[in-house]
Amino acid sequence: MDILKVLSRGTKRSGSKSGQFGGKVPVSLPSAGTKTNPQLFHDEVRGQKRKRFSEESRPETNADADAELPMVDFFAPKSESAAGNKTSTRETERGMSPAPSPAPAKKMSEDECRQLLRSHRLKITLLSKAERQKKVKKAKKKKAAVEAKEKKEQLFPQPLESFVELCDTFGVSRRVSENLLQQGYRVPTEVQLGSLPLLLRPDMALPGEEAFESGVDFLAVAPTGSGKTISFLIPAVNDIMRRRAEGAVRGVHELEAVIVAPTRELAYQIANEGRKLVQGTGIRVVGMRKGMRLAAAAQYATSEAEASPKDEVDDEDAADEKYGADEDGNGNGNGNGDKDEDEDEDEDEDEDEDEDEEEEEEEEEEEEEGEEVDAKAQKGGKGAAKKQKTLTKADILVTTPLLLLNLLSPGPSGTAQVLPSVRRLILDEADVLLDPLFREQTMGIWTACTNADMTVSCWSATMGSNIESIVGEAIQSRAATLATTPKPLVRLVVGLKDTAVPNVVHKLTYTASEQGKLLALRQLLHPTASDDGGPPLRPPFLVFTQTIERAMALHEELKYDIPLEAGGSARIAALHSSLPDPVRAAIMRRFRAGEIWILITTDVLARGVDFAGVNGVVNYDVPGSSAVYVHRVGRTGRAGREGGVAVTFYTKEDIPFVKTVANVIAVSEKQAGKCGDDAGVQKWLLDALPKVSKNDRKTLKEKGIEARRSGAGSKITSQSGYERRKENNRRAAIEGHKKRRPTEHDDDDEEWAGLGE
Ligand SMILES: Nc1ncnc2c1ncn2[C@@H]1O[C@H](COP(=O)(O)OP(=O)(O)OP(=O)(O)O)[C@@H](O)[C@H]1O
Repeated sequence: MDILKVLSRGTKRSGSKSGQFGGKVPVSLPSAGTKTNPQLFHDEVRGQKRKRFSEESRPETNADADAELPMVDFFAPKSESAAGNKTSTRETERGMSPAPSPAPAKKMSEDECRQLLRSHRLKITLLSKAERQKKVKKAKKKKAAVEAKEKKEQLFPQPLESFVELCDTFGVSRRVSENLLQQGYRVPTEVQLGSLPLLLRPDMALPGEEAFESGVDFLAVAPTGSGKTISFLIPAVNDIMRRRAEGAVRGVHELEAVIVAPTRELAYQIANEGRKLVQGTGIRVVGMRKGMRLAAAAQYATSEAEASPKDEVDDEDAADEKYGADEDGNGNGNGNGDKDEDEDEDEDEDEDEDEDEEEEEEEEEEEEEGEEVDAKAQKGGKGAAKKQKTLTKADILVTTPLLLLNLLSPGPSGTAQVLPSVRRLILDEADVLLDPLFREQTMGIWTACTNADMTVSCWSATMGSNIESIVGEAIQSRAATLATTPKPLVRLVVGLKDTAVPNVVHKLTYTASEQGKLLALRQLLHPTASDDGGPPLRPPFLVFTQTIERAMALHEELKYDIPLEAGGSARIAALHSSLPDPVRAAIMRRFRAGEIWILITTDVLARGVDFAGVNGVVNYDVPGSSAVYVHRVGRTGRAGREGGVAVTFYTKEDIPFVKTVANVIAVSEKQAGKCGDDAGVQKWLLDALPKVSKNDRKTLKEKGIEARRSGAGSKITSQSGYERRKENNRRAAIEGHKKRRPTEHDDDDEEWAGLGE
């Protein structure tokens, strides 16, 4: 389906300008199915363009890697991709996928590692090490302690040059490697290249360094959309499989990893990614839900009466999982942990192809069941009571902080629950999880993970030095409490810390007033509006506002702008945290499926959420901090895709704060090598904008722009705009009726001139 053609159908021709896009989506748009290379940095090494693979290390499956990368088509019918996926699954299961070469991986010298890591702009630093910490302890308050603490050592571990090495060198199961290939991953992104060897086999990544052998605590700061999710999922999955193979896992499912994310949408997305990765391994990845009780937590911490073997083990949690899986709308169609566990892989080979379809149908039923259960739980009815009694078994749990903390908090017996089997705690969007807003909750979970061998890893595209200190201190105090030696704390930074992705075009637009913003947005949505407005913005795109009220008002204002022929008000939606969960889930599903083209939202969707084909982001309201800017605009340009556009409107009220955003844009453009006319922020503007004081930055972060919080200035006029358009449309209809000739009635090729009056 050509979205622009649909958008344009039955609307007026706009003369020569309409030819600008020729009814075709330029291939460089993220949603146009552009071939991408997920790596962002390919610097030259010693005067030569860096080779992506040496001949020996070139994986068989990587032949013409770029050419084989999957076409990203945001609007591709779901069933097609699902079917394609399933066929390849079967091929793989029948052994048609190439077996990984048994040849041992070529070890690179430290100098080669250094060069390769540098060419990808990877910096890996040891922030602390057990011996050093001992030294610090001994030296106590002495100056030497401060020096020892501050001295940071750079590391050059073996990088992961290709995914084949996962299996060959780092002992990742063949099944997991195949699952990765099936998702179209061919070339590791920078964060994967730098983190996976260290997290999977620190002894091999840094041979001869004893301190690293029992694992590392890890901080990763890597650009938005750079593939952090599988960087933390693969080691978690691999650990479980290794321990199972060693017979170290006690039950069928023992909770071994907890992944914490700040929003439900992100938690479900991660759970879905996890399920794709563990397909066929018997590992169970569960998205935490309200009212869910964990087998692991209950076993260890509730009284006998509360967690007796008579407790019903959750038969419905597959439905919970499905609910999460389908919410994602990716149609992965394979997330049933129970199924994976019960099925023998060999049996799969004999199964009828049709079963895939049946599975899909079953999943749909399960999803409904899940929603029903959810609805019952919300109403607190009988269903909720039943739900409360069931125990969910999981190997990997993905949760928001509060959901898990509620489960762990002391019950009527007054016993706080703990999670003694958890060996990996993963904080995605760690900077926000450790921000005062969530810190207490996150720390509550951290403290509840009492396994002395546990490692923690923190991931984000932005991480201030205060977060590093918090993590360092938490690791130290936990080690003191458990009387263990802390693991080395290693930090990986990809590119320049806290910058926006270099493959997005940024634009800062002065609109003077609130009214100006609305006009500017309408002009942007207009398919021919690129004369002076920079790159055009094509659906699908996200619009961010400061508050829920503003998101709702803007939605009201814009929803009649899309002509009925193009889908009308169904094409535009608002998503924010005051909507009920099922509504949020439905909107996400429809946006991912390409049914919604313009999604107005708050910062609830600013972080982590992965929409592969989003063409642009509009900051209708200036973001509250540079970090929020980085995350919001990072919803486009995912996995190295070119063509994403980020537009930020600012009014006279925003001027005292806008330099924060302008600086991020300038650094990001510098990183991308853009300057002069190519730059979205001209130097004169940067110089002219007032410096933002520390206090102003704090106020902005905590409260947003004052004028938009309350009062008349905070309103986006909805009624007047609607009335105005209604009147205009009425007049235009009368005029049109008078002039129209009979032949004009069926002219399907007329093009819509875009949103507007
Ligand atoms: N090696 C790879 N090759 C191609 N695509 C990849 C690769 N790794 C991840 N991706 C894809 O890149 C997209 C972004 O990945 P992911 O959501 O993990 O990014 P992220 O770094 O967590 O971003 P954010 O900071 O916004 O949370 C996903 O669609 C994922 O499928």
